[in-house]
Amino acid sequence: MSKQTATRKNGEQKSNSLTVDAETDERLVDSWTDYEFDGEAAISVENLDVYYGDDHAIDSISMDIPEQSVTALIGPSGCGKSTFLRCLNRMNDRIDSARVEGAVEIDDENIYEGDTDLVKLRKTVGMVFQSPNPFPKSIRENVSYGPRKHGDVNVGLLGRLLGNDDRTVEQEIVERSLEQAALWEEVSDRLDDNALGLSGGQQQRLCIARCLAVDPDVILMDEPASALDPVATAKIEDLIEQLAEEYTVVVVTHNMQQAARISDQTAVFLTGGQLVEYDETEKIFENPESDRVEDYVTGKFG
Ligand SMILES: Nc1ncnc2c1ncn2[C@@H]1O[C@H](COP(=O)(O)OP(=O)(O)OP(=O)(O)O)[C@@H](O)[C@H]1O
Repeated sequence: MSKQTATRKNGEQKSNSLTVDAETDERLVDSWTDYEFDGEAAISVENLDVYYGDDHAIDSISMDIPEQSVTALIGPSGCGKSTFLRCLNRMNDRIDSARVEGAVEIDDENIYEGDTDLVKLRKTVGMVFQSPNPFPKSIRENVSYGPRKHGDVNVGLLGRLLGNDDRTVEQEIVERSLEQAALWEEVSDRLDDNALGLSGGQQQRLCIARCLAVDPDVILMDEPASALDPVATAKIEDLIEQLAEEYTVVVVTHNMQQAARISDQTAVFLTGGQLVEYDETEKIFENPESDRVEDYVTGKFG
């Protein structure tokens, strides 16, 4: 057995053990491989466990997620990728049977401690889901929904009553968000049309615009392109890479080529909710430490 020692952002030394099975010669990373990177961690996860009733879905995961980059979470069906992603903005709170232990630090605060403001948390850490889910309202209202809800924009009767009808501010936010989501040119002349009239790919970019409108730091994406055709998928992939210049993006994907194309680092989850390896994407796909990861990324199982 050989030992590798890594240092996490908080200076704590972690020892990751690589075991070689004497009989099969298989290389196994027992727990997780730490990943050292330049820059700051946007999210720091420490000893995270998730249970659904008695089922242990996430098994003591620790990892730092670098800011302004794309982190891909990959692994076979049911290994806990979505569960882990939902922990990052406490979406699992909505599932009665889910119990979360451990810490997720964002802006130096453990979001599972004290009186975390969930509305504020989900503004800072936005989420885009697998199937586009725009509201059955106009394109403009979809984008301005969040800023209105958070009181950043007062329009209509409320705005007039408060003496500040922010139509111009609303228009600026709508335009900026749609531009960032690479949708502005396609919809600028029909902002008051119903969003449900858009194509699936356009609807997904609208959902990304809706998320960007409240000015998040982190964007979580759960299989954001799996319901889309190849052309729409390519647009979402380009967009994800652009967004990472400004935001921290964490994306769950079943598509390994997609992870290889768009991410800076990749975390591989395997059955039992374990993080088996986490490293630069190139390293994971070309020279992983663990044989199980090699088998998975080369398609031998999964
Ligand atoms: N709401 C829930 N209630 C009970 N068990 C759940 C719930 N959501 C997920 N699980 C269980 O937790 C485990 C991890 O599921 P999760 O959906 O996080 O995996 P995944 O890797 O994202 O899977 P997939 O790739 O198929 O979406 C599975 O055993 C699943 O059955």
